[in-house]
Amino acid sequence: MHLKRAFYIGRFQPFHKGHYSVIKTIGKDIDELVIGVGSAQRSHETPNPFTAGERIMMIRHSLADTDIKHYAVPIDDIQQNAVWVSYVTARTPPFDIVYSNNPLILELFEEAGIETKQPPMYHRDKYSGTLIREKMIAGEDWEQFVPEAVTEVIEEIDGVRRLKNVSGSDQTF
Ligand SMILES: Nc1ncnc2c1ncn2[C@@H]1O[C@H](COP(=O)(O)OP(=O)(O)OP(=O)(O)O)[C@@H](O)[C@H]1O
Ligand SMILES: NC(=O)c1ccc[n+]([C@@H]2O[C@H](COP(=O)(O)O)[C@@H](O)[C@H]2O)c1
Repeated sequence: MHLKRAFYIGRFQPFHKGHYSVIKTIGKDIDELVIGVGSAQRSHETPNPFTAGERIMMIRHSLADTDIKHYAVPIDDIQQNAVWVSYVTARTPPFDIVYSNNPLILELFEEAGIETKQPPMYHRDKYSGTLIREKMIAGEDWEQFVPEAVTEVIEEIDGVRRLKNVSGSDQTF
């Protein structure tokens, strides 16, 4: 039996309700999902505060209330876009289709002859990693934009304090 497996990649800094909603939609069309945790080597910096391992925890705990079978695979960045698809496929379970809205990712997989699809955006004005990190730094409410499981992981790792520290703004606002 051939299971239909899809690939979806993001930095997930942090994993938010936009990602959760897209994954639920993709989950209706496929049997298993391979989730690439991109820029895996990056952490402890303003645009990328969380480690790959912490992001994998966010994904696993958030998807626990779905029936989507998934593999979260850390993917470091490399210098050569031209060989990136081979680099990814050498590190992931085999997949038949790629879901992304990132033009570079769509281009690279299409050139490699792999089917791509663009999932619908889910309230992009509200659900974006950049906005959520800005709210964390500013001491504003960010919890409403992420699954409850992500709030728990970020509390466990004292993630907001880390982000404020590395962004150089651990001041009282
Ligand atoms: N609200 C959303 N609805 C649907 N897809 C989204 C949403 N936010 C992000 N995505 C998609 O999820 C994938 C992973 O994105 P990523 O983890 O970089 O999130 P992001 O919110 O765009 O983060 P950042 O603002 O830090 O760049 C991308 O293809 C992106 O287009
Ligand atoms: N050459 C490369 O290493 C390469 C190419 C394309 C995408 N990526 C990564 O894929 C991820 C894509 O996520 P976004 O869609 O959120 O940009 C990022 O982590 C990005 O760095 C890496």
